[in-house]
Amino acid sequence: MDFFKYQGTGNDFVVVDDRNGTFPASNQALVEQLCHRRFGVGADGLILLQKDTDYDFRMVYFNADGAEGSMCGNGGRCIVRFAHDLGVFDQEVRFLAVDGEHKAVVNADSVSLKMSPVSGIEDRNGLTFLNTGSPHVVVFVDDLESLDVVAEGRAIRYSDSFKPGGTNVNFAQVLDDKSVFVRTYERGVEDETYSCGTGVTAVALVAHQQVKMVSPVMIKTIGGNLRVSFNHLDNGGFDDIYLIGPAERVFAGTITV
Ligand SMILES: N[C@H](CCC[C@H](N)C(=O)O)C(=O)O
Repeated sequence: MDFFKYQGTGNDFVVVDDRNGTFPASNQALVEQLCHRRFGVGADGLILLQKDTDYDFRMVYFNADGAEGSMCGNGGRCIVRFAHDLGVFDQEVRFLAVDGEHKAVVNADSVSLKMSPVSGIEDRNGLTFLNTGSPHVVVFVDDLESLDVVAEGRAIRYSDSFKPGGTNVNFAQVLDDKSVFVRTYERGVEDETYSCGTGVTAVALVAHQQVKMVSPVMIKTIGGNLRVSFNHLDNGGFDDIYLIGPAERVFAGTITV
């Protein structure tokens, strides 16, 4: 089976053209093995590009643990770049993911992905929580460099407030009046990743609400820079949310299964 490796700000994915629908998607052990960094290709997740009758394509996303995940923002940008590389569309595309319709625009060095509208930001037992296609907690800290993201993130991810599904956990430090540094503990990878697209989207919206940052918010992650623009609605929700940044092919190969 042919596969490709893509990365978006260091969030990396095994990507498969499954337009013929033959990938064994219910084989969780296979997906987990392909994502394993010692026994497999190595990735934070695996994405299938499938056919859809009403859209240009359909995105099916699995976390590194092999289970189908909720929406993945960086993965969305990568699958858009992949579809563009395959010649599925020219510049603008409309596709279906687990959280519904997405539109995207491709440029030479960036992919702009329209995210699902967000209904609001809630306080859950003292923690700021919102769903940007995936569930996210956002915690602002003063010294992100030295924070133990895995230990602190894991404690929140498995805490009673977020059972049974759990949550992704983002730690953010304000850098100046328009930029934030973000580190994320990702559910389903069960580790810190270099960047999380739905996570930095969540941070930008919370930064607007809590720190009065205006759109677009510039985000620094370990794997590079992203930009999030949005429109704040009177009812506390957000729409016209765009996640913008690089997404590129790293290599192509063949898996023997
Ligand atoms: N890395 C992804 C998030 C994956 C979400 C996953 N960890 C889950 O909660 O199922 C992103 O760029 O948005």
